[in-house]
Amino acid sequence: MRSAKDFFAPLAVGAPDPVREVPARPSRMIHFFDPSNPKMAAKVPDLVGTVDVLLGNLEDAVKADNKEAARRGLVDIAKVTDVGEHTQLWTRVNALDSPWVLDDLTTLVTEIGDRLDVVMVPKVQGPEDIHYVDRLLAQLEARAGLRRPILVHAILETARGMANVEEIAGASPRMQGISLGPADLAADRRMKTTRVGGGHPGYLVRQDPTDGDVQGPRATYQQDLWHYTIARMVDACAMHGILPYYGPFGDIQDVVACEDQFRNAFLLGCVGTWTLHPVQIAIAKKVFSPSAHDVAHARRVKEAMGDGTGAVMLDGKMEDDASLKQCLVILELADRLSANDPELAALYAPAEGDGPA
Ligand SMILES: CC(=O)SCCNC(=O)CCNC(=O)[C@H](O)C(C)(C)COP(=O)(O)OP(=O)(O)OC[C@H]1O[C@@H](n2cnc3c(N)ncnc32)[C@H](O)[C@@H]1OP(=O)(O)O
Ligand SMILES: O=CC(=O)O
Ligand SMILES: [Mg+2]
Repeated sequence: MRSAKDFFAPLAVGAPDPVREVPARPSRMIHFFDPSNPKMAAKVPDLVGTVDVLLGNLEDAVKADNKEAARRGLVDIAKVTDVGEHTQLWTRVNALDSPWVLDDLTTLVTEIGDRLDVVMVPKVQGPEDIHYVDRLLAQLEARAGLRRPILVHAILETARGMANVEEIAGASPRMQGISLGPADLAADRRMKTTRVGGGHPGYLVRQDPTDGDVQGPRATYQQDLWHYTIARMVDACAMHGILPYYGPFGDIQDVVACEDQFRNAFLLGCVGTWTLHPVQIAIAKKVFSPSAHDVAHARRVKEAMGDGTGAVMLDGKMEDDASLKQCLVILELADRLSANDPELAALYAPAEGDGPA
């Protein structure tokens, strides 16, 4: 076991000091692209500034024959693209047991380490996987002379990873966040779904029969397959001061259910989601930015609560320290998003009579 005193020391001589807090930058949508796909790669410059995170994906969804082209493509894109202040550049490397990951990490850190904010690691099984990546990144950063550490994001997509999620979240000061990987997780758990995220019509509860008539009409209510998993992931992340994310929603055409799935995750505490196709970007932006109504309400509660203690009635509801704290979460998010986005700043601006911001 490492001593707590060692936790913030670099893991290699000459590597940058670990961060103490996850940088507070918006990451509502982590937009995936395949750097070996010329059409997608051509869209990257236009996506800069419209997404919070651009992620060059090297893992699943990139054909085995294209793994090296994807790695090389990402290096080329990172070298020529100015992602500006408001878009981060991330990558998803291949799994730690794959034949590609060592070259992924070595090449990317050496050639574009100064441009990469976060490395997403798939199929993380436990803290030992994070420790391995942590040390390797430190060695590569030292050799490349990097001045700031590259952060690590784990995908929760195995039953063992799920069982170890708290230890994964706290495994290193490099940990930036965790995403749900519903497709691989479903396979690993031997769930009987055949989809990439979202619900299933067979996972439901049925209304009790009326007067014992089991053949009569009864309403059914589809249930959320991912509730337990997301909630546990959110708790693990909150406990360790890192950020939770929903992952992929594979039914690109079903923008309605996509929005619902994203919103469930947002309400449970996630800060963002993956976007796999351009059509999902606006959905993620809408869902993971608080509504003007919620911001205005939060501001009214803050105003009504004065010094933040005690209890008051507002619109027939009791507000106290705890509801104020929830409102402050919304206001802090709105402030952070407004700083980068004049449209949101205007949307959230206090209306006449709203009280101070
Ligand atoms: C379980 C997991 O691991 S999920 C994560 C891994 N999966 C991914 O990363 C998937 C990424 N997305 C994709 O591969 C694609 O969006 C697909 C395969 C889902 C759909 O692709 P297409 O059939 O080409 O979609 P469509 O025809 O609607 O695309 C419209 C345009 O948007 C482009 N486009 C599609 N997806 C993206 C994207 N993620 N980023 C940028 N551009 C994109 C297409 O190249 C096409 O360009 P064109 O107008 O120049 O022809
Ligand atoms: O990688 C993501 C998943 O759902 O699997
Ligand atoms: Mg996966």
